[in-house]
Amino acid sequence: MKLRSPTWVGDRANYLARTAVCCLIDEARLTPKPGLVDGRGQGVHHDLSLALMERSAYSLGATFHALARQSWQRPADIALRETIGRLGREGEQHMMQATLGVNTHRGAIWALGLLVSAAAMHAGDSDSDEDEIAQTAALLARLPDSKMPKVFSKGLKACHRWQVPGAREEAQQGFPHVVTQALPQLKRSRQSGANESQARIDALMSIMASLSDTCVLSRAGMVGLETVQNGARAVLLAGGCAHAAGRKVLERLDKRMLALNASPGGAADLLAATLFLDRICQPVSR
Ligand SMILES: CC(C)(COP(=O)(O)OP(=O)(O)OC[C@H]1O[C@@H](n2cnc3c(N)ncnc32)[C@H](O)[C@@H]1O)[C@@H](O)C(=O)NCCC(=O)NCCS
Ligand SMILES: Nc1ncnc2c1ncn2[C@@H]1O[C@H](COP(=O)(O)OP(=O)(O)OP(=O)(O)O)[C@@H](O)[C@H]1O
Repeated sequence: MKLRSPTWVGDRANYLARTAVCCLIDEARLTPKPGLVDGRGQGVHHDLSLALMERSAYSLGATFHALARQSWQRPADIALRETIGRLGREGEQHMMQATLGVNTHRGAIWALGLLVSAAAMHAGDSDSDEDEIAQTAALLARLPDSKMPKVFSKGLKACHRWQVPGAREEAQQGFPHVVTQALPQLKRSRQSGANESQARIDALMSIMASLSDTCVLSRAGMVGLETVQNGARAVLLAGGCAHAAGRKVLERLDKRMLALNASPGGAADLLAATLFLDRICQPVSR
């Protein structure tokens, strides 16, 4: 473990927090995303807007910063799990104050919060890659947090009703949709000539193609989820967003999802997590 000066640690915590906020903003602005808030409008979310998503993202900078500072080179134990649980819940309150009570980023605070902590736990070790950071985040997610309020959330209801994994399980398994689907797709699309926005939409499709997104299930049931998964697969099979055929399939999926009130909020959170790992694991940022 390397010893670092307090200034270096502070700078690194700032960098991780700024990057997490940036990735939330990049995700929100990325266009066209079916069902979601993007540069065109609200998607199916009548209580959200791009300006609100951006305000919410900026309100989370202090939370991500505190998560990074508190997790710096610490092991994954109950004490750290309870600290980050408290910081995450405080972050949800900041978000709710910034948005006057609208849930803009609950799932994103969970995924990015765990990854910011995990990156800080590894911060002295410049060799850690995306998978190692995701596995460390999973260690944290698997630890019990005795202070967790007993609420039967919409996500939990969907998991019980349809017997599928949700946001908790995705983190506990080491973010498989990020590590084995979205990051490889992002890199493949970039290499095959897609521009950055197209590559990011392709990465979103690769998550939507198999995620049991409780946001979609709560709003549009199993028919909605099957439509989303099949549609996302069809976009990629048609060559992805760099190709006219892929864009056409995406346009049709967008219309179908609006009609079904289906929004892939969980996939959007995991795209922000993908962009975060992609960015912090670039050699230049080490
Ligand atoms: C685990 C969380 C997300 C609650 O999940 P739950 O499924 O019960 O609830 P809820 O419906 O409120 O939110 C789920 C959100 O996760 C996202 N999501 C949905 N499905 C999935 C999925 N399959 N995979 C990943 N994310 C998903 C969506 O954005 C959705 O809105 C979280 O709010 C939580 O419990 N936080 C506690 C604070 C904490 O411990 N934080 C530590 C890290 S900061
Ligand atoms: N660009 C985006 N547009 C919409 N939602 C997003 C976007 N990015 C991420 N999300 C995620 O989607 C979730 C919002 O979904 P949803 O509106 O279904 O939540 P809810 O508050 O549980 O439901 P409802 O609005 O029906 O009360 C947030 O937790 C957020 O993390």
